[in-house]
Amino acid sequence: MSLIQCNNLSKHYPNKLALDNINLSLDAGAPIALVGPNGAGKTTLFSLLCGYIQPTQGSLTILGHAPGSKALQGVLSALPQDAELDPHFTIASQLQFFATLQGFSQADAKQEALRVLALVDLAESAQAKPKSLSHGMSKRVSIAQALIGSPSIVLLDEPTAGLDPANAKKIRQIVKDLSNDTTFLISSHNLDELEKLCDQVVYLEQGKLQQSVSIKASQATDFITLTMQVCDMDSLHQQLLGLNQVIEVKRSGDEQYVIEYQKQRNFELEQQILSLLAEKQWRYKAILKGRTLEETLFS
Ligand SMILES: Nc1ncnc2c1ncn2[C@@H]1O[C@H](COP(=O)(O)OP(=O)(O)OP(=O)(O)O)[C@@H](O)[C@H]1O
Repeated sequence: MSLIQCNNLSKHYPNKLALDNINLSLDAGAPIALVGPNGAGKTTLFSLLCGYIQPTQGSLTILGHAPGSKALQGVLSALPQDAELDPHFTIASQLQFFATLQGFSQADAKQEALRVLALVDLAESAQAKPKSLSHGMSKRVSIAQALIGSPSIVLLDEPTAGLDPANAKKIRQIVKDLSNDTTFLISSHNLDELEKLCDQVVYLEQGKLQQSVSIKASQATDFITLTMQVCDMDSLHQQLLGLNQVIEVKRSGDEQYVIEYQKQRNFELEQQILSLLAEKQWRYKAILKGRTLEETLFS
């Protein structure tokens, strides 16, 4: 059974068609990215999944249940973009309270609060009040809140927005560590980050589903992304096209080529490229196996 199934799903606000006839089926597993420009409908889709709002047309199910139904209590949780903590209570007591709302006894709720705080590496801040936490720590507490009850699906809306690189990395690590048991659906504008975390990308634009793609390479072909520093780009293009196994070479920007090639077990193509660059004395900045998410979505 699909984790999330949308059939002809539309959402009209009074003056806006925010989601337009979406058909989508997502399976449990590695984190899934939800991408799209501002106003594309990402938050609307999250709100529908949480059952905060109702579709105007079509249907949406999570593990076969309607969003917001009792069967999904403790199964799906969300970190909203603007999650805030109550300044008056300690972190542990707030998480404990949320656990009791999910049906935990007081004693179990206390344990659960400490368990989820440990997952986000904040066990030592259990008795702190929100104002003593940094922005990054507050975000981790909100993620801890979303992890109460070990849900199967966690929706993260811009989980690292506004965080410094070290805190953003910590959050990515939390998602990676928990991905065996929980499927994360992550909305973000940071394609580099999504590329590191996700296997599948859902791309929305103006309320329409433009693409739902796997970032993993296909069975038959693979990609190399070659970024150059000093070279004759036109001549390099021709030389690359002449190499064994190369199917297509696409120029991306001033200094980059994305090379599609017949998959192979050895490193023959990489060796040929490096020999070519050495022979011509062309300097490269980077050779990346695969292609970027930006290239996958927008090429
Ligand atoms: N409550 C509402 N009433 C009317 N229009 C709304 C409402 N909520 C969202 N919209 C509109 O619906 C469209 C989709 O909004 P949504 O917030 O889902 O986009 P988004 O992809 O999350 O954008 P962002 O990346 O900026 O967060 C936008 O044009 C927005 O202005």
